[in-house]
Amino acid sequence: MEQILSSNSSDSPLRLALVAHDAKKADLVDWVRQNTSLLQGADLFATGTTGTKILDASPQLKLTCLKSGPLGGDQQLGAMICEGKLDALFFFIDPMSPMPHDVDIKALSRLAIVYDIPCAHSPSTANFVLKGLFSQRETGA
Ligand SMILES: O=C(CO)COP(=O)(O)O
Repeated sequence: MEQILSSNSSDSPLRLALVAHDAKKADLVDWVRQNTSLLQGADLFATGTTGTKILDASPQLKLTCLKSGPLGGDQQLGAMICEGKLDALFFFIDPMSPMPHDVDIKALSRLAIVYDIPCAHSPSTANFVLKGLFSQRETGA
């Protein structure tokens, strides 16, 4: 957490959170691989298991692994949102399985809405959000 930037401006790297439930981890790892050229310009933060899998597949990325989701990683990301330390959340949720840390998942999703940061729950939405963020940077909009 010490590496987290306290503020962001258009010339500093985007700060992006990457999270996926077990059934969706392969989708997120694939999506990251497909978008490596954009993502390697960002500061990435991920819950523990998700981050480890992403780094196995894409070791060139600048990614900080937090705690595993069920052990508090979702809450760490929520705290970062509250503190203005994340620019977007890419959270591939498994809609078919009950989760022991459901309250943490809801809290993280809720804070993304409260603080109005862009949030994507699937690859197609993630494509729009990522391209939108980078084009906003380019145009200064
Ligand atoms: O459970 C998660 C998000 O709710 C993800 O946590 P892991 O990346 O540690 O599996």
